[in-house]
Amino acid sequence: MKFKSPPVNSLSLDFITEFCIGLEKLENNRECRGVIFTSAVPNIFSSGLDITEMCGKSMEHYAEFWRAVQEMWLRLYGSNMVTVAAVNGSSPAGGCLIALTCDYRIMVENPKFVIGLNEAQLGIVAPFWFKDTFVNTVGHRVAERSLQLGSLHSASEAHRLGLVDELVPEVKLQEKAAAVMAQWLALPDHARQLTKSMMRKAVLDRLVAHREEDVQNFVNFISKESIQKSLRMYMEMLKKKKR
Ligand SMILES: CCCC/C=C\CC(=O)SCCNC(=O)CCNC(=O)[C@H](O)C(C)(C)COP(=O)(O)OP(=O)(O)OC[C@H]1O[C@@H](n2cnc3c(N)ncnc32)[C@H](O)[C@@H]1OP(=O)(O)O
Repeated sequence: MKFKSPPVNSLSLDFITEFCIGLEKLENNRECRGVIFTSAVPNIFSSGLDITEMCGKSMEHYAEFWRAVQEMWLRLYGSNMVTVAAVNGSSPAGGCLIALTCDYRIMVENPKFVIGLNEAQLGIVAPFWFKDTFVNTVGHRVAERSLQLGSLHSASEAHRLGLVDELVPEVKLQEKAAAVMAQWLALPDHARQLTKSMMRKAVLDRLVAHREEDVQNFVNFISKESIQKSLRMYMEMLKKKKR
């Protein structure tokens, strides 16, 4: 699945809806046993949640948007397919979450590309299921430090921390992703799927059990004037950076 929503593959409601529909189609296709996620936008895997969906909108819109974000994560983290992220660009916040939610992450070894859960830098807080996914990948200590600081890690640092599994030159990315996929698909599906479910079930169940509470938390948090102000300032900063 190639993300193609220029300029930065931000995860808008439309993007997330299409992502979920595409994933469901693949999940229901018995011929399809694995998916590689990558980007068709140069230098960007995904810039994370579309900030404009969380700024200046109604409470109803925030709730609808957050349910879609939850749905995307539930489907991807709970997927029966082998999922490989071929990260060919920067991947902050929600973009990093997509990579973390896959079974395996390969990143292009470009020192300009960054990845991480930088929510704290925007004055917002990653919800417990982002945190759980991160902890399950890199361990508690690395996740705690990285989340509190809202760190964006270079590709080589992300590799050192275990946030990504492998680094490759850009030209080798697709070949490597295909080789990893072949390795994972060589196992019997039922054994791999049951093992995956055993490893991820507690974290998935936790969100399912608290889904509406999590929506309400998000809506209450994001609609606070102080948070809206932080997001507006962040968007301004992004725009100024260009001038
Ligand atoms: C309780 C809440 C929990 C929420 C959980 C998760 C939150 C998130 O995912 S929030 C999103 C966090 N994302 C970021 O912090 C990334 C911000 N973007 C960047 O750092 C850079 O844009 C990036 C490195 C991705 C790419 O840099 P450039 O190639 O130099 O592009 P520009 O910065 O010029 O951006 C082009 C254009 O896109 C707009 N943009 C960028 N990111 C987003 C985004 N996430 N949402 C909406 N819009 C975004 C940027 O403002 C530019 O717009 P224009 O100026 O109008 O062209």
